[in-house]
Amino acid sequence: MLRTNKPSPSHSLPNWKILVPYWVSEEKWKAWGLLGLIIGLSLLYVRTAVWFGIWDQKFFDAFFAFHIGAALGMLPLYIAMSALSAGVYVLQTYLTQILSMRWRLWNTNIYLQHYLQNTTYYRLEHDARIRADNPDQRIADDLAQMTTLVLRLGLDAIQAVMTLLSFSIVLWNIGGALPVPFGGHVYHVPGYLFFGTVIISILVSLFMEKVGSPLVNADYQQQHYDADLRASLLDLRRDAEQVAFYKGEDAEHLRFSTHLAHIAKNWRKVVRYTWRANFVGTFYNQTASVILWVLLVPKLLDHTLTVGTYARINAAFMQVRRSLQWFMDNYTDLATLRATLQRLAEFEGVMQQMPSQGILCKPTHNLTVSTHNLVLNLPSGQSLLDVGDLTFKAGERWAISGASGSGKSTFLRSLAGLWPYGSGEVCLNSAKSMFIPQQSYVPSGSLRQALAYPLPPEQHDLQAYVAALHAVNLGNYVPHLDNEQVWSNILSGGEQQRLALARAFLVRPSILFLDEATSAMDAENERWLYGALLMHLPHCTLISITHHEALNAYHQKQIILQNGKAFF
Ligand SMILES: Nc1ncnc2c1ncn2[C@@H]1O[C@H](COP(=O)(O)OP(=O)(O)OP(=O)(O)O)[C@@H](O)[C@H]1O
Repeated sequence: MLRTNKPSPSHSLPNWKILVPYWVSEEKWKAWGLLGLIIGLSLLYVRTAVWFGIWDQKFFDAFFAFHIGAALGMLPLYIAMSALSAGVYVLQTYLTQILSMRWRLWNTNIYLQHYLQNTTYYRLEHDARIRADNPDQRIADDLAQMTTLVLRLGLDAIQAVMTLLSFSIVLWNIGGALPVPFGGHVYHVPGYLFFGTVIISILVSLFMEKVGSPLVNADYQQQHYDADLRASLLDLRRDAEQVAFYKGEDAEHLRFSTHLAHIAKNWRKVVRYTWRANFVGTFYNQTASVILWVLLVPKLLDHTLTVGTYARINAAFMQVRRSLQWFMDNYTDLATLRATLQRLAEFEGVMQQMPSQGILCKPTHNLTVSTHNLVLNLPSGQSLLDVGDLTFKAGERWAISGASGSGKSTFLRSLAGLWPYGSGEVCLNSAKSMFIPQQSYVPSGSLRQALAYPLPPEQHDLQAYVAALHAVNLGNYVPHLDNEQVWSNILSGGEQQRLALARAFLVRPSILFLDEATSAMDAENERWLYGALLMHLPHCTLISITHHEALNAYHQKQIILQNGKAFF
């Protein structure tokens, strides 16, 4: 997992562009259909609010005129309207959740495709020049947060606009005109309640943007530091045994404390900026009624304000004010969304970078593996190894040796097409090849699944699994083939290497590359395995990296890497 201490918000995609693909994808009709339905329900919900306003006016006028019978007779209508409004709200929320999940699943699949294609997941971990911290968090959390927030905020915004339109008319019509005496004349300002509300709301929103804008960056960093802590905890889980042997608890605690210190330091910023934004928002909410009372003084003086009219104006004023302050109410969520979009756009930009094209990998159909003018560099451009021209003919067995750090594994990576840094050409029939690295990968699940990896377990029959396990001296595990376990915690290092080699007996590749694939075994098992390979796969081309001279006996040819050159 790559982590950086300094998050970099730079990226190549405009942030909003990552919202587009789903809405033009093969799912677009369903997506737009659902969205249309949700917006329709939103409009209906706003409409019910208007009906409530009309009801309020009639009810309060009747009630305060002591027409109690008429007033109480209106209550069943109120209950019916409440039921309708609640039903519309629930259905709208339900459909929004469905749309949000569909969008998230679609996006996550696309991101997973991008992450897995061109071995991007590998490049992100091995090329220090490519920076995308915590891809797991971006794929698992950021995408979920993005879809939920975009839909909620977007639909809220649409509802706010509809509410604004509906209630502005009410406010304009019922509010009437403001008589302003000036220079001996009385001028009438139409819709003064409406204009008053709009001007005040806009001014408060602008102030809010000024007060709250640092929250976006603080939020971006908060997500980053949280992910770092989680990644460290995952490291501890993965390497629990090593840490336990080293008694590294204090060192681990120190590491977590460092992450916690970052979180706490940044959290203080988040709290400070949120506090400011919330203060402005709450203060305005509390004082808004006072503003209305001041605006209503002229109507009170000219005796045009009944209780019913006040109730309706008050409701309309609140609705217009709430829709105009949508931006303010959602400021902290908008800040989170902006930070999330920034992180995702940055990640998408990194995933879209094409791998370096230094070393050319030519697929072949024959069984000869060859290199031409092959030169390996480090990602920084520094030269590592000059391999030149090499040919491994079908059925030949080669041992590669050299000092630690001389470039043995990197040479195999270049043959596998995982190392693009350098120049020259590699020709390989990859469909007939198999690479077994030093660190075995034993996924959790049944032993059968682990053996078959990356193919599905049905690929081979029971007999093949039994034979493969016996061939690598793991016959005692035959009864456990279908036991689901975290096998990487149960099998010893040497057993994990034998399990990885058992895959070769199952798949029977024509070309087999071993990168110190028997290094964790005792000499007897190591010899057993090479003997078994020669017996069961006699025509297989074998290219092994090894530090053990005794294994040279199982190979016919040798390559020695020394002083940046390959000697053979
Ligand atoms: N992703 C990377 N980024 C930068 N340098 C790297 C990277 N991978 C390997 N190197 C460097 O390349 C050199 C060769 O590494 P490599 O793993 O090929 O050595 P090796 O001969 O297999 O060593 P060993 O016998 O210890 O496994 C080392 O100095 C290593 O630090």
